[in-house]
Amino acid sequence: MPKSIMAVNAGSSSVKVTFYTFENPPRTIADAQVSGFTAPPPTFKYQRGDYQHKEELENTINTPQDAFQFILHRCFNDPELSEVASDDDLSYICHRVVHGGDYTEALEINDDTLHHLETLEDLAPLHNFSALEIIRLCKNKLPSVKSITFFDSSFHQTMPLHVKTYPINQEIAKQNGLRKYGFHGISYSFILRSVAQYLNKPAEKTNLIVMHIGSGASICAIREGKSIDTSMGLTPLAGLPGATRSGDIDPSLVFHYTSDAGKLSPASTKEMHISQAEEILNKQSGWKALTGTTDFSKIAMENPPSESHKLAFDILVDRILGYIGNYYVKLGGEVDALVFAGGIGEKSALLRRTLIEKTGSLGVAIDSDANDQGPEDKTVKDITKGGGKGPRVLICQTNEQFEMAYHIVTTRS
Ligand SMILES: Nc1ncnc2c1ncn2[C@@H]1O[C@H](COP(=O)(O)OP(=O)(O)O)[C@@H](O)[C@H]1O
Ligand SMILES: CC(=O)OP(=O)(O)O
Ligand SMILES: [Mg+2]
Repeated sequence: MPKSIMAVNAGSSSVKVTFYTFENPPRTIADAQVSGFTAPPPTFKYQRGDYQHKEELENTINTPQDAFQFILHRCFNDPELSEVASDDDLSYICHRVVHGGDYTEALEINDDTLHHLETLEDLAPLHNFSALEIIRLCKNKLPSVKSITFFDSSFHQTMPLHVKTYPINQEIAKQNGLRKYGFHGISYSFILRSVAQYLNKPAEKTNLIVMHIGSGASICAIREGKSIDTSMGLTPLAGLPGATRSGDIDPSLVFHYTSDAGKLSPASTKEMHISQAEEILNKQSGWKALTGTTDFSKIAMENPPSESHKLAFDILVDRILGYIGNYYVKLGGEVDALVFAGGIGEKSALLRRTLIEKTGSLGVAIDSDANDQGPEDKTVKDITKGGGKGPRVLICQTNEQFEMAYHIVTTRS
């Protein structure tokens, strides 16, 4: 029996770890996640077969690397999970790394590649630092298992030069790798394959506007199976606002915010160099700054608890609409589907309804009951109102861990 695969997805508010069988398609053996670092106490959820467990964790777990260690310990010591009890049972570890610079494909970790990834750390300090900490941890604790990194940015390598380029001094831009990279690409790749399959079209002929709305949120325009634009940029800060991120602002705001904005933040360490401005715009902004909560289910309500909650909701809706309009035009109106994904995109019927009501001019409409029911247990759920002439409206339950494991079983068996 081939050994199992462990897929690790370190996001900004959660760490998700799934164990899979080595077969095509990979089958889930167990799924564990710690979520809510930004709204402590964090929650641990664990599922194996029919067994489900949920508990609140102590506040001692507040980084992705702590959460990963906790999950690994719990899974390896679960007597009912005999398939994965030690490194002997694993063939590969897949790691989601948000920023992969110019890498177009997954990469096997060795001393050289790890070193190169360390040089990219400053381009996404808040994401890559934790992911690399987890990779280093696996190298130490599970040295016999191959680690493969998958990059959020790889999917967007197909963006045209004029989309990737910032209009600044090109010598400095090239020297420092200053361009649009885009993120959530592992998720977009899963969504593209799943939606194309659902639509019964080859991926290379599929045009989509996909919204990955979670605690980090982005949108992607896909033409003939390729990313032609996305809302995040050099770092995952650009574009839409998120749980703790401002999204797009006038860059000059940084110089007027506080006189200390350019100094190193207290969170800086020997390995991670982060300025106060980066810390403020990445970790102390977004709906947390507007409402005090990072839990979007407390914001996306018919009767929100305060004007600030309503404002946070309206801002997100406004910014998403701007991108839908932008990408609809860039795709020449030839859009097979608008797709909702990510924690919020999948769970908030109110956000979907509000957005689709405001996009009526594109000929899109949704079935209210289907929208309220949410994705149920389907990977792709169609919520289009019958008879519409515009693009379909779909919910896709994205799965970055599956996407990585799928890549392993289809390329390395
Ligand atoms: N029922 C719900 N309605 C609206 N938002 C929700 C709901 N349940 C969870 N969320 C939000 O989903 C987000 C997490 O999304 P997810 O994509 O899993 O995050 P991450 O960015 O960590 O990968 C959190 O901001 C959470 O508040
Ligand atoms: C790129 C990014 O923002 O990822 P996440 O939403 O998982 O934090
Ligand atoms: Mg995520």
